Amino acid sequence: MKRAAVLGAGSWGTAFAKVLADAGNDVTLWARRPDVATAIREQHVNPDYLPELRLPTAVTATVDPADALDGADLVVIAIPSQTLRDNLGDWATHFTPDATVVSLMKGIELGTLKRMSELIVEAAGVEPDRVAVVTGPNLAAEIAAEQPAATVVACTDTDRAARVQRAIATRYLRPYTNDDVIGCELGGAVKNVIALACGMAHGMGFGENTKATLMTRGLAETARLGVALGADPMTFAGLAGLGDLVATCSSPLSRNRTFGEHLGRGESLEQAQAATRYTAEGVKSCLAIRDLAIKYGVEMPITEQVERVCHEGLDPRVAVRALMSREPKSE
Ligand SMILES: NC(=O)c1ccc[n+]([C@@H]2O[C@H](COP(=O)([O-])OP(=O)(O)OC[C@H]3O[C@@H](n4cnc5c(N)ncnc54)[C@H](O)[C@@H]3O)[C@@H](O)[C@H]2O)c1
Ligand SMILES: O=P(O)(O)OC[C@H](O)CO
Repeated sequence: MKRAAVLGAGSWGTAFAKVLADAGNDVTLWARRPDVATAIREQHVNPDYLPELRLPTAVTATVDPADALDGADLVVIAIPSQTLRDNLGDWATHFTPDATVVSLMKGIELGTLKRMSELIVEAAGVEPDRVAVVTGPNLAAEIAAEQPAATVVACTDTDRAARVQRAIATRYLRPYTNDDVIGCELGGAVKNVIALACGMAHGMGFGENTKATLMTRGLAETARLGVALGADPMTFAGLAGLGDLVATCSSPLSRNRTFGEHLGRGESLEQAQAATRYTAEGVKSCLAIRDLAIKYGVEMPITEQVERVCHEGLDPRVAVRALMSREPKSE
């Protein structure tokens, strides 16, 4: 049995704590708010996120990161990507030597354009081969309901990846390993941007042809960026690429797709933010991904248009016209 700390008691942190407990680990969730920590500890529910989920008794909670991290061999982080750097300073001093630090986050840091695993290495001083990424078609509510799914554990240290794989395997979650951390993280971050585009398409009343086109061409631009950054192109055909893209772009449970729907119906960024409560990572990450594309000289036309709709007030219908009138190309 392992001791796991899950830092972040939102939708995915809470569902993942259940996965870890069901896989046989002792789990301490770190929550920001005392009332959430108390409810998890005493009633085994998180009233703010996935309130219908009854957590196993092997899950406890605290607001003190030192308590959560005490003796943890697995440190799992599930907070919004843009808040990671600020939190790592507080947390890193409590990391157990040789603990594996697992990122569940799917975003790119604004300004530095770093992936979350890079940020953990840089800001927490953790060696790169101690950082793993868990990513795949894993909508939190479906995992919490024990609907069967697979996921990927990406780590440059293949033995460590296999240890994390064993530590999170349950009857409803089947983890695969992969040593392509760059590709797995990019797949997770960029699919959120493509899900925003699919949501916009849905909000504008377009059907499956439009969404399939966005998913397919979205995957093409994701793979182009990935290859420029050193990823294995095959990763994008796997769970962290195609798998997560399809789940997120197709599901009304996706916060990114839902956010896009609001924009597609003609709402402003502020109206969409007011109507949605949970983290939609693509809204901020589209800026960083657009900047990465510019930096590496990669064409990412869908990402470019999503950024314009989200941050420059472009009408999504004008974005569609821009995409459809690009110069003809071969596939
Ligand atoms: N929800 C999913 O289905 C899912 C699945 C896979 C990956 N992810 C990824 O997991 C990460 C977390 O997403 P989530 O779904 O749990 O989000 P969420 O919106 O459900 O919860 C966010 C959590 O982070 C906390 N938080 C917010 N601001 C913070 C700050 N400044 N410092 C510390 N904590 C803060 C909130 O209190 C909350 O507990 C994201 O990167 C997301 O892309 C989510
Ligand atoms: O709800 P979303 O849009 O953040 O997507 C959730 C997960 O990343 C799906 O794998």
